[in-house]
Amino acid sequence: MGARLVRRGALLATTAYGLVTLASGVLPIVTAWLLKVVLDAVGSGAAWGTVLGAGAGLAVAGLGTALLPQLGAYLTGEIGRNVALVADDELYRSVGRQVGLARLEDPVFLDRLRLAQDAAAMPVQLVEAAFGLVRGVLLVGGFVGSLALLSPALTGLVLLAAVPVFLAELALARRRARVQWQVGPWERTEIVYRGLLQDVQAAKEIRLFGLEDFLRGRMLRERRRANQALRRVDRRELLIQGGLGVLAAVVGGAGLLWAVRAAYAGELTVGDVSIVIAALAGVQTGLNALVRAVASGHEQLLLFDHFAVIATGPVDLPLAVDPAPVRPLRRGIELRDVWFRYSDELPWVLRGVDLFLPAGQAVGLVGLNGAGKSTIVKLLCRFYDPSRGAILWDGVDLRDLDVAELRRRIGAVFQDYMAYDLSAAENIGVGNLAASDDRDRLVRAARKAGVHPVVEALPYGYDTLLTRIFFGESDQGDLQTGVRLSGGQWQRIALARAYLREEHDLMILDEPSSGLDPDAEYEVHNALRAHRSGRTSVLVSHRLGSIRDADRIVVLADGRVAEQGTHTELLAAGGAYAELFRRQADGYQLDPVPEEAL
Ligand SMILES: Nc1ncnc2c1ncn2[C@@H]1O[C@H](COP(=O)(O)OP(=O)(O)OP(=O)(O)O)[C@@H](O)[C@H]1O
Repeated sequence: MGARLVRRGALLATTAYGLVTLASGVLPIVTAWLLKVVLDAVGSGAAWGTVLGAGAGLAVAGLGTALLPQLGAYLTGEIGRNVALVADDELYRSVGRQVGLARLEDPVFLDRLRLAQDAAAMPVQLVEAAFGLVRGVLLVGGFVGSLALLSPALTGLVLLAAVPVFLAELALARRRARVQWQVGPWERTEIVYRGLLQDVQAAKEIRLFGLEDFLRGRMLRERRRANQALRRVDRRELLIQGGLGVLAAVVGGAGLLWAVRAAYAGELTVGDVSIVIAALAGVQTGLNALVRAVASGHEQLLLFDHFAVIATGPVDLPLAVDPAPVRPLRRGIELRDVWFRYSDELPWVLRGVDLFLPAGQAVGLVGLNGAGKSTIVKLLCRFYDPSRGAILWDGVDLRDLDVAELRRRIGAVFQDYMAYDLSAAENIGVGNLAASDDRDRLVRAARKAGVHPVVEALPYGYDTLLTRIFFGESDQGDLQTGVRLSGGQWQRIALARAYLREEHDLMILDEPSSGLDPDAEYEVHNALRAHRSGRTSVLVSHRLGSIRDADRIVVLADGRVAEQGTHTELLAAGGAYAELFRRQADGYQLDPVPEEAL
């Protein structure tokens, strides 16, 4: 998989890096031999031409030694940038492939996703490790060969000393990968606290309740926990690598003493001594590079596993092999004995809901906080599948339909609708990307939602950015841009977004008027009524007045449908709805104005 990313992202740069690596693996050996030739030529009084030739070769090799690392650094940067782009593309494609919401609520998935993001930058390290391996083999091979010519015993000693180094580095790499997984949740929690400390929305409560020290303390606590684990592995590394360094120094020192003694006894020339010194250093460096490359490659592969699991993992909800086309809604949507809980260890939210949403009618969903209204809305959009039972679109199970097609037929304003850091036009346009460039349609949707006058009056009208987090491309530094809307204005933008899907079959409005002032609510409701006439809609609201004219009102309690009927029928029945309605009506009754005040 890593190789595929490299091939897709940076084939040319990787090939060039391969050549640079080969050259930098061979160059030290060539340099050492040229040096020996120069020294021996000078020592034996050879012809000036020979000395000059070898000297010039040495100078050229020096030039290569100076330039190749810079070129290698540039190329690894280039590989890193390009491959990270491709890897991010693959990673977020696979996150986007998830059908429902459950994965993004699963801490294990989120931990893995974080490591996968880190791993997305890793193929470059894998390339470095792979070529580091090649360079190491070249260096070690060349210098071991050179050393073996002079002393086979010394060569054996050097190679033997490499075995513990190799094993220790592999064990360290495995431990490092384990620790990264272990600190993942702490680092994610730290990011949450860090985000809160930077979030303007959170800042109101943080300032008012004086939560800065509390949240900063929590953030640092998580950092310290992670640091402690990382420090432990660093210390172990220091200890082990320190020991290995001593071992290398002892072997190198012994080799050097042997060479000096042999030269003194006339068994080696000065050039030979220079090559022993270069070979000892070269073999050590080469072996280190080799071992590090293997260990780091091993560690990267362990971490890269997280990337592979996310990029190639299954989607969260089963997809029909041969999905049925989603036809315009004719009869209606049926919830048949729907049971649902968010996960096996959580309590049931829905316990056998039987409900019919007739095509062309408006159904109001009512119930106390936590009754499961929004859960039903999410099930209708197939963000989750029922744990038991089924939801049928004109008799066809939602699980057998093409999910993207199903969603194209649904318009919705969720309770927790989004305020995107985009322009006003884009904030409406995301409701239907196919219509996002059609300004007339955007204006029509905005008018219906009662937000057109507000948007029109913004400094750049529909092109005004509704964020102050960044500037747009055309208005760099212009402080007039980046307007903030009020909660109710945002809600109307979200409504306009839903209206942009003019051809939808099902309109879901989960608390669409909770932030609206009475005038706006009146206006929006009139528009809504006109809009939904003849369309299938589900309205969730605690303001019973706003759903009293729905064709049918469904009261949810204890995870089941407690009662249903028209407003008049439910009032006459004198049940939970009648009680709720009476209490709300009482709440809105104003005290009579005292006569003397008139
Ligand atoms: N993503 C989730 N994971 C786990 N539990 C959840 C999740 N969303 C909702 N719940 C739980 O499911 C129950 C029903 O929640 P739901 O949001 O459907 O209620 P609601 O009727 O829309 O409430 P409200 O009137 O407060 O909006 C609640 O007990 C809630 O804690």
